[in-house]
Amino acid sequence: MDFESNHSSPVLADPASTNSSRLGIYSNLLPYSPPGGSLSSSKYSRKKPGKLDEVCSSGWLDAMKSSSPPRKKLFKDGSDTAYSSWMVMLALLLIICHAFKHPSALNSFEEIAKFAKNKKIAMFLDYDGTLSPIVDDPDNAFMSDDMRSVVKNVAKHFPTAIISGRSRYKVYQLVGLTELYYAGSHGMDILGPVGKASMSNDHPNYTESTTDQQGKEGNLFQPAREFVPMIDEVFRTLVENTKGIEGAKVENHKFCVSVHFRNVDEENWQPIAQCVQDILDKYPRLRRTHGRKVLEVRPMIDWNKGKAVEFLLESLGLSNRDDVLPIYIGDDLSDEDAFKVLREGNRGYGILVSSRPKETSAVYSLKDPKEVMKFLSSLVTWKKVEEGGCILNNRRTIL
Ligand SMILES: O=P(O)(O)OC[C@H]1O[C@H](O[C@H]2O[C@H](CO)[C@@H](O)[C@H](O)[C@H]2O)[C@H](O)[C@@H](O)[C@@H]1O
Repeated sequence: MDFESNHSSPVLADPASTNSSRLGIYSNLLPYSPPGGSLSSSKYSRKKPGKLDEVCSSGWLDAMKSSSPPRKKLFKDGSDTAYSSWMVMLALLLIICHAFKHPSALNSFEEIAKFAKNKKIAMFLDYDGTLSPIVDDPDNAFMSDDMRSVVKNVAKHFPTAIISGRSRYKVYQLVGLTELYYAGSHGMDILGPVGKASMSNDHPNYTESTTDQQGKEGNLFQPAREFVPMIDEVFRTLVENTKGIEGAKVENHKFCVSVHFRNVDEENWQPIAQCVQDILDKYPRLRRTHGRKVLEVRPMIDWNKGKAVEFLLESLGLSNRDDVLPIYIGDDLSDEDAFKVLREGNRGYGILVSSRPKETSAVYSLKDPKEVMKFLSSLVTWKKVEEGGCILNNRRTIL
């Protein structure tokens, strides 16, 4: 059995998720304000830099430990039976509570279909852990051909976008479908439809009707464009500073950098955390988030996957409409921003992909990418039947 090691709360609160509510004209372009902190004295003020000890005491290492299922079981068999049974009870309770709070989207399919009837579904998908299984090497995170063909079918019936932490270019390479919209770097690099979103009005980082390297045309929005040289510098520094740490891997996503520690021995997690802390000390306009066995450094702007969903809905002409049902499927902390946007606006459904109980703002859950594939193909089948029904009804009217 497998459950989170953070006992007080199954999942750590992500600082990034706590600041997604400052909407309004241009508010999306305000710098990110750290939780509990204020930006009043200085635009980018931050607590004095932490030294090695601070990295440990500030909870970074705990966050790193809880960012994906632990390799070892948390409890021993045999000698400490009382403790073991208590842990089993606790785990069962968590699972039961989770199943009640976030029922399986597959088991609840009828309910979802009923609500979606006569509505236009807009589909938003995360990539890693949602369309592809989590693997040790990020370069080997391929989606199956079956999944690709299901996603292609989904896009035939519903406007569909992939919103990933990876660079837009990389995620397009992995998915390879021209029928979709892509947002990379946690939504900081969107190639959306040609429709206009007010969030980008007069924004210097908005380019209308552009064609990207893949020949795809659309409107490009990169709210953190001015950070590109800084991110590049940070990437090179992190590669250099982590090169002595076996298993560490640094990725450049153009608008953010990932530092992977999945393949690093636990005793070396602290030096990894320190390398990231050193970057934050040097670049006060950058902030840290974490995902599944990965620390990420990104610009301190008020923009995330939730904002990207709002942006895409607006560009598609689908925001604030009662006849639209957005669905977002994702597995990671960064997806929580999107779940929140849908939940708070009572606009649609977030579906969390997780095999274990987690605190989440999603409404439903799915266990793994295989279940995601089942859910997506059920949705396509249902839609075809619905469309078939509509055609029949129209024929009857004509007759
Ligand atoms: O938003 P996503 O599309 O889910 O991207 C989030 C991160 O995904 C990748 O890392 C994760 O998947 C890897 C491959 O399975 C795994 O090795 C790693 O431990 C996970 O964190 C990607 O490499 C990151 O850059 C993305 O930020």
